[in-house]
Amino acid sequence: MSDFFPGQRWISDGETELGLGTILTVDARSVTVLFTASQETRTYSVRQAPLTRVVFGPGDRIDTADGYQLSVERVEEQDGCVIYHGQDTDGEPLTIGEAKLSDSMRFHQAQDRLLTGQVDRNDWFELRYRSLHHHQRLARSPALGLAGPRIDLIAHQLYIADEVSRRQSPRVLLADEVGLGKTIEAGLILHRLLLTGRASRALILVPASLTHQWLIELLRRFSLSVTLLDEAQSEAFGDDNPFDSGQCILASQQWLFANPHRQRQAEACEWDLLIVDEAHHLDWSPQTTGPGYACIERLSQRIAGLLLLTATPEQMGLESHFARLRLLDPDRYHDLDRFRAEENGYAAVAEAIEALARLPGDAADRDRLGAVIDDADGEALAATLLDPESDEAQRDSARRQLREQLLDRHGTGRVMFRNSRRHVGGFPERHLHVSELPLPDAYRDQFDELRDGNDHMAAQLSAADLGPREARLYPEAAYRALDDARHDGAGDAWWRFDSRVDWLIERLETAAAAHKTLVIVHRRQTAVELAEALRVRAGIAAPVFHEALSLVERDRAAAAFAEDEDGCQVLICSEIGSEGRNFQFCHHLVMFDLPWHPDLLEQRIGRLDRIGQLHPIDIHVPMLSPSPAGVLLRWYRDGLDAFSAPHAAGGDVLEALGDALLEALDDDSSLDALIEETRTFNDARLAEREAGRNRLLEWNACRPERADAVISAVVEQDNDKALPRYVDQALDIFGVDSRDLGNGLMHLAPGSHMLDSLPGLAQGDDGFTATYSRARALARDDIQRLSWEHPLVSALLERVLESSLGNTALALLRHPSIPGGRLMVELVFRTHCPAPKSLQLGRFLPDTGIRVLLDESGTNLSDKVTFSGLSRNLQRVKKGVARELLKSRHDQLRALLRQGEREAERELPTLVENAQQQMRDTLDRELARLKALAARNDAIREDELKSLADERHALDTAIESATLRLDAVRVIVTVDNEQR
Ligand SMILES: Nc1ncnc2c1ncn2[C@@H]1O[C@H](COP(=O)(O)OP(=O)(O)OP(=O)(O)O)[C@@H](O)[C@H]1O
Repeated sequence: MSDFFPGQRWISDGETELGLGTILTVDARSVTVLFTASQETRTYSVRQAPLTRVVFGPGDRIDTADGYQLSVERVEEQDGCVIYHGQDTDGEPLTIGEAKLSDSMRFHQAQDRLLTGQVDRNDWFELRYRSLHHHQRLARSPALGLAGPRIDLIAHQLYIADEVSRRQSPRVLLADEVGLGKTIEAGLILHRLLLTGRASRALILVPASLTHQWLIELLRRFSLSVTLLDEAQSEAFGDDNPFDSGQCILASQQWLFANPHRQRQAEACEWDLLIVDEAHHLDWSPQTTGPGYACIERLSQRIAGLLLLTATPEQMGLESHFARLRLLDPDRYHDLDRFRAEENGYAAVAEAIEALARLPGDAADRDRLGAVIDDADGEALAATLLDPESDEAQRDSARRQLREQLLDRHGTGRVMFRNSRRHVGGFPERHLHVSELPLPDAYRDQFDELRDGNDHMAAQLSAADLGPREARLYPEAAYRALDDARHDGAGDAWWRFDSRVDWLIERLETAAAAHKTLVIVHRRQTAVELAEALRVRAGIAAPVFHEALSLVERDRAAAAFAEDEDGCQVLICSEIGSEGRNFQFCHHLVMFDLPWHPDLLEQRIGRLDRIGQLHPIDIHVPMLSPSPAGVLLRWYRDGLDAFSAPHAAGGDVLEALGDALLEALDDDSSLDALIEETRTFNDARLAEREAGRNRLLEWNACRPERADAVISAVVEQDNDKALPRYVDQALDIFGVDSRDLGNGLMHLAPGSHMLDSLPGLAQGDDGFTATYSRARALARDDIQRLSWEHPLVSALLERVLESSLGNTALALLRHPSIPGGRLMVELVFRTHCPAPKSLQLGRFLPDTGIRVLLDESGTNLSDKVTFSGLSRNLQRVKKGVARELLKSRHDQLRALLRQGEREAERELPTLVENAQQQMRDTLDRELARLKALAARNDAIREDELKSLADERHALDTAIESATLRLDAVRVIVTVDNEQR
């Protein structure tokens, strides 16, 4: 006789997405089912209907068609159908017939799926269990967000990224010397904030010349796809706000700063982080505010996180440095004079820190320390350090803590990070080659007239935007301007007689100079004309790179230069156009002229002298002699020693002696004295800085112990053997084809039965080549590096954990010592703790699995039989057989599920307590540190303290509310050895 009765509820085994079906009619041969939610009707043979009866039991919660939820207490059968008795969510009694169950009820939860006979493959269940395990392990890793990017593990960068991204809404100045990796640091910070949910939207503003470089670095190194916005694209959005078109928006500063309408649109959006590259260009003085500065100031008042990047924070002097700090924290940096005065106190702190290594012992060192310690905490540590009873371990610990405290509490260390080449080490040597060249007559006459104070000429030059300094240092520009004024530009082009052009052509044509050469020229027009000169006079194709080119033109020029084989031998760049660009694949730099500011000189060399440079840098200066530029060259070389390495005090020296230097351009009779004075001033200023601020900055910019800890955590993940195992299994299950290419490489491509499209692997894509090796991925841009943070791997983890994939399974266990016909259940419970993503609860209580293994009698075997041990001995069962087995053991399974829940619940309080303890330890420590800091160091913002305290409270409440849910269940049936 048929089991079917009209009105009963069943689900389709093969098409669960149809929802809950109702039997419409039954006869001797066929049964017809209506799936109301999907408006489908199906007729099946009674004998082979792929249907499973849906019957709930006491304790189950079910949705009714009227939108109630019923908690079942009793089940009654009437005329082949079921009536459920129980309570609604308000505790009111409720009774419904099964016909009144919600049609769209879905069976995603493990228990529902199991009891309705939906079982997945065993390997899916295993993948799910492993996904949960790895997810919870990784969420707590100190490497989280820093392990995935394709970068070399460089200590100072990882330290900064770790330190900054831990903070509530970080606001810092990344001011490492040129080419030490500020972009990488900003990328790491952004990557970690996005991955951990601390940030979800970022606005990145960079000079137009760097937009593409940023786009590519973020994609290649960090797998972050950002939206590059310009005016043409913005217009396509019509009235909609184009800044809402992506999670991370990258845009050119020049475009935004010139466009008040777009600025208002940017301000109207919600952002968590603002990144501003080459931030020294933002003009500010107590009297005036430039448009770029004003734009960033308005944005920075609305956006909690702010990263300003500049290699030359003091390029425009201390005042301009102050201007950037003021953007980061206007409350702290509101008084320029006070800021100046503070700097004087840094030497005493630096001395005290150095004294720590020598203590205890010397009375003078004790005094040095005593002079800067002014709280009970510090005094207690100092007492331990000085106590003759203390052992070496205690002293070391006190020393370390005191050092941390002092560094934390004094100076700009919290808001500014500046690493120097000297400190980081490993950079190539620099060699200066000066070629003295004859001064053309036309220039000689010009210089003479300038020196004689020809007013008419000065007026003509000034009309062409050439001040006295520019007219002397860039004679070709002055010549062009005067020629325009005199002959309407009909005279000879300057490059026909300028001996620097002859020199350059000869250099480029000689075999010895067959390597790539970067030529930097101060003025844009000169750069363009120099390229023309090379083409016309020598047939040399030299792409030009300057600020007025379109993005595409600029990138085309840089790409032509970068290409290995067919690329151009030379690239001509203007000063501003080349700033921030990566040209470390070349090691010959020609300075066609010289910039006035030492920071610009360093910026030029920094194009080549960057991380990744493998050769000594050859700096060539073709020098017209005699000329004002020759004076400047001597001043740079003999006074500042500016070509051999960066010297932080160059800006200060120029500020003090700039007027004298300007005079010397015309009359070098006192140049020797000026050079001497420059040296003395420079040495004194450097010594002063070394004694104070620079040392504090340096120590603050990288704390090796912390950096080492982060690097170890990253390396541990790099070497994690579980990753390839997990990825292999997941790719196989998701239907991705993986082909071993040898040499640690593999090619991944969408398989014909791929379950779902995955990042980089949509159906029809060619796929990509990947490796687990950091070194291999760094050596080749075209290979992706698989890590736990790679978008594909993250997507695999997420897809498994956010779907029902593998949350039920049934397997057979054949074991000589276990009799057949017994039932076991392996239950995996998962903590559930709703909290905003930005709280980053996962640091303390990520979704955590609790595994419970019960035998038929309810005995807990979890500790005796491990997951892997059991998995190894299990065998598959056909789905149909599994379903029948489950049907026949419904009641027993229900009882075991409840028992399992009780067992898991017993473990929850310990889990919660541990998580709370860990959270309190971490946040209380941080809070105490911030409070202590705030008492002395105004760099700690009031809102930072408050938001940390709020965060602690919110985390405490969230962890407290943790509950458990059944995430997955596997039924295991034992079979006798001879049974099949
Ligand atoms: N950890 C790293 N691994 C691999 N490459 C790196 C790393 N750090 C920096 N680089 C490379 O070194 C070069 C300089 O780095 P980056 O552009 O971040 O420096 P920067 O300090 O921003 O430079 P600038 O002062 O010119 O703006 C880039 O080509 C970058 O890709």
